[in-house]
Amino acid sequence: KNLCADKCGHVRIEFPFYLRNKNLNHTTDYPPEFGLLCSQQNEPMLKLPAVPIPLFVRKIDYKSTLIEIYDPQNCLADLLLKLNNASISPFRFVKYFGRPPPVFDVSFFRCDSLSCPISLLESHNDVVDPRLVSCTKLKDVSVEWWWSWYFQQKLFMEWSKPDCGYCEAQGLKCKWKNGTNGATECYACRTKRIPTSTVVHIATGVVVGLILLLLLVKALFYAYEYYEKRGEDQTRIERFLEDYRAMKPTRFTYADIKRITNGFSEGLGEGSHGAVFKGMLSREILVAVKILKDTVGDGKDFINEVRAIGKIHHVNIVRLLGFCADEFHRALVYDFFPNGSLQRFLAPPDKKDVFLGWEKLQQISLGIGRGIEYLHLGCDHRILHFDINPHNVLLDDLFVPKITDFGLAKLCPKNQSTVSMTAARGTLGYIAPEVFSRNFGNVSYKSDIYSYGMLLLEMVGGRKNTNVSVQDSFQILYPEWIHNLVEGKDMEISVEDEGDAKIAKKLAIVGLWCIQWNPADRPSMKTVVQMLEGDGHELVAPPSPFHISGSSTAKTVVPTRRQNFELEVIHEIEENNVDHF
Ligand SMILES: Nc1ncnc2c1ncn2[C@@H]1O[C@H](COP(=O)(O)OP(=O)(O)OP(=O)(O)O)[C@@H](O)[C@H]1O
Repeated sequence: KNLCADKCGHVRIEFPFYLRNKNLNHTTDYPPEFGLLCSQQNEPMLKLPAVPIPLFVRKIDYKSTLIEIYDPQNCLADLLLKLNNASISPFRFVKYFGRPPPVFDVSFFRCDSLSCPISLLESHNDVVDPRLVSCTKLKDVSVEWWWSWYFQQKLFMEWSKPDCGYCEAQGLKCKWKNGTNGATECYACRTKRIPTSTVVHIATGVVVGLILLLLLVKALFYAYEYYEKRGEDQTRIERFLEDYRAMKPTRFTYADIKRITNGFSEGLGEGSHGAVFKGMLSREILVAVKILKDTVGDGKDFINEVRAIGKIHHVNIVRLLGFCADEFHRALVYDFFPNGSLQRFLAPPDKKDVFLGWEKLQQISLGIGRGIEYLHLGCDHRILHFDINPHNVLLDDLFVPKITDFGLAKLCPKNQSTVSMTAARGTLGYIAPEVFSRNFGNVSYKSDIYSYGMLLLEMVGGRKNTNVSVQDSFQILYPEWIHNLVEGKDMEISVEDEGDAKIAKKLAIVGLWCIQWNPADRPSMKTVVQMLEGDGHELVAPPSPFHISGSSTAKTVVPTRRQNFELEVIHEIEENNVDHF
């Protein structure tokens, strides 16, 4: 803090000036005429004994010992009129080029029409200002300040005692010199200094305080992060548990099923086993609920389905999330698949809006193949599906296939490859001949291979084998044209891209092998998957769909194509069959 100067507004106030209203108890140190008042608007005012009004000070130049006076109403002439030759001692108007100012005769006018009603003019000025025509002359006076006023329109006053200009010129302050009467001396003003040790203490305190504050903020931040993360973890765990609960097949009451399907409000379709509805299990799990017809299957469908897929998890097999067996109500709850069944997408390549593209078809066939391979070999029991067809392959949002509808499935120990069958099961057009035959005997997992083969050929041909009668089923389903395609003869489908043509041919060859009349000639699903995974170069088409492997020991009757035939018993042979691929 500068103890040697004060301030009022922008004006620095120091010796010989001082502020009267600061209650200084050492006013005797200052000449009384230099006392200034600081107005409420922070304007310094000089109150001289002989002048009836306060003089507003705009500037004090300590070096030149000058003060500039102004009128707050912007009417300096009025101020001069009021001064009216009064003594402004100890000040005087500034000298005229180093000499005492000359005296001028001037006249004051009152002009009520002007914003500053008092005007001033040198008396012997011949040229009358036209603005003063309607003014009344107030008085003529002789003044010393006229020249400064005239040239600068400002009023300067100077003082000579006490003489401090020389101190200011040296950058020093000024004060009375002790023991003299009116002499001054210069001194260096010392601002009140805080001892260095205190400064060091304060600085250390501030730094330590800041560090502590920083550490505290950091600790609070970590604590906040920690608790927020724990909260998130907890939410994650809760959500997982909620979903996990939903992952294990849950037994639902019929009321649950109604709630899940929102009162069976959104139907997805109807199959031979019952209607399917869309539902919601948890906030994130959409489901499809199949309500089984109570008349169908003596509850066997239900048992089959729950037993077959209740515990298995595979990316290509639909997940059973729950079931309902409440009195006579039976329902099965699955994951919901927005793209519906593969049946929707069976179309020739020229049907651009439905056709999925050969790459995708290849992925889908591979996915279905892997799903069936898992059913045949990957579970505790061998699961024979017996109803592989495009209705029973659902597609998720990324077109990953999911095998569904295990109502006709059969379970058998892994070391047993055939099951006895007392009734034909499956969907017309996809049923293997040995299953279709009237003389039902033992059938094996190879019947799934047959259905899968038909599905593959259907995918290649983009045809739908539905709604065929028993009568003409084989005529329609015998894929002569596929065979021609493979042989390079009659191309009923056009595949432009070479890579696509390769895929189409590969799928067709694999399909043809799968629908071999003799189950022993059909590849296992493991081989099918390998064939599909390869680039298809080495694949050779079977001579005809009814080709019989030389290695087969089965006595097989080969029916003539297009013949309305009755199938004879086909005895399943064991696994020592040779893969031809
Ligand atoms: N999980 C699911 N997600 C989405 N849609 C489904 C689901 N399950 C079935 N659907 C749809 O519901 C309809 C009926 O399915 P369902 O499996 O009962 O009959 P289907 O397979 O068409 O015939 P069938 O039962 O006679 O073989 C089908 O159109 C199918 O697309």
